[in-house]
Amino acid sequence: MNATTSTPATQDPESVAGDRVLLIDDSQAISRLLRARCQDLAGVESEIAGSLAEARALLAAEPTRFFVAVVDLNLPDSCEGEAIDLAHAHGLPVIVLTAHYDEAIRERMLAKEVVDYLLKSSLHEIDHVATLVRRIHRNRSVKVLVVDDSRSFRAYLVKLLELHRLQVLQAENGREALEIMKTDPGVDLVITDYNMPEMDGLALIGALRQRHPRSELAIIGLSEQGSQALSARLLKNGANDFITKPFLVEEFYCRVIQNIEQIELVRAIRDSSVRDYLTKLYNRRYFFETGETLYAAARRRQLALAAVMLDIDHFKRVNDTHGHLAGDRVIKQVASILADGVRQADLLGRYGGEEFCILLTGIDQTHLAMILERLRSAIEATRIEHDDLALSVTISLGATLELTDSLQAMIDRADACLYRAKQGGRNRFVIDEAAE
Ligand SMILES: Nc1nc2c(ncn2[C@@H]2O[C@H](COP(=O)(O)OP(=O)(O)OP(=O)(O)O)[C@@H](O)[C@H]2O)c(=O)[nH]1
Repeated sequence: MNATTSTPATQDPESVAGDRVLLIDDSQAISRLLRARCQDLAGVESEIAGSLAEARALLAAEPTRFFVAVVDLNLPDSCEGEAIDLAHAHGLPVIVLTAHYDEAIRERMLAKEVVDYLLKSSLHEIDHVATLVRRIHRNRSVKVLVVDDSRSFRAYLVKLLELHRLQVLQAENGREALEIMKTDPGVDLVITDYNMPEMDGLALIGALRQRHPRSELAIIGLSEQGSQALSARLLKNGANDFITKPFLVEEFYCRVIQNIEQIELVRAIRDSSVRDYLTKLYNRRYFFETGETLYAAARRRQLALAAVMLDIDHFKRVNDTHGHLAGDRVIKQVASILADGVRQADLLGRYGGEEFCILLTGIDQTHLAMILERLRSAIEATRIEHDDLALSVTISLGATLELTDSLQAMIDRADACLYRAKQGGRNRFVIDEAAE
């Protein structure tokens, strides 16, 4: 089985860690526009080289700084695409900008294995580049499983996908693919051939759909030309899309990207219904829905469960003194420290305003006190940058380990402790006396 993630042969693994775009273009106007659009649409910073020589110098100075290059085909000191070779030599995927386009350029660009080539003719195309940059940036955390019994064709698909910096897993047939899916639940897209020994693509898609709905896992079926009914059978069996071999590379990429983006869109919609917009923590509704399950399990099996309520001290003053934007910044930073300070298994939510709630499972009083103190001191020690200011805040916390009549009753008890912490002078925690 080839259940390992492959790494592109030409790629220096260090370069994958880069977080900037290298823009190589002699037109300052285009570069500046691109830099702004990459910032707006992809949220990434760029550095500009106006020539091949400048690009060489930038890459020599900081070879691991970048994750993608956007290259003008015609530069003052190069018109044969040497900048593409330079970027490739540093392990960077390349998006090419050309002033004009014809079949010969297309052939050259495909031979050079660039991510895409685009005309720098309009704002629309510039935005297309920025969207591609965002895609490449995100692809580093997208997993694709390629299933094909032909070693050479599999290698070809892997190469195409890795050019876009996707993480790729491989399987020789449907049975192997199912094994991989069991051990690696993070796969976002499966690309499967139809004709394979042991378990063909049709059977694989049927089996995958038992566990993975269309909204969570995209599947693209592949097959040779010939059987028109096959595409319909694969789609009816649960594939999201179908590609006939041989295919145009551009079509392959379009379909792969569309399918990945559909999955991401569904995830984003689902996330927005359970997460708070400002902090990205779970919202109150989700906290209670999931919290009820944790509470019921704790009662049934007599497991320890702690409910914590916490609140930023004198937060109104932050808003009144520095404005609501500064207040929002503080809330976000506190949320981020809380998220770093609890385990994956714990449930953390924004209760409302500047109040947060946590459910911690399998915890005793000593550890609860340690965690509350750790959160309190981490927030007290943090300086929150806003404009030219370094703001600091404290929090007060209340908690209970008493499995009372309901989750809401536990939260109310924790809230009563929070009130006592406020009364006691703030910047402290109080644990329910009944548990002491
Ligand atoms: N910036 C910002 N402010 C918020 C948000 N939600 C609630 N607030 C503000 O948070 C403040 C909470 O103030 P209070 O409830 O008086 O509490 P406090 O000033 O933190 O005082 P203590 O809790 O007693 O320490 C109010 O001014 C709300 O307008 C938000 O999402 N962003």
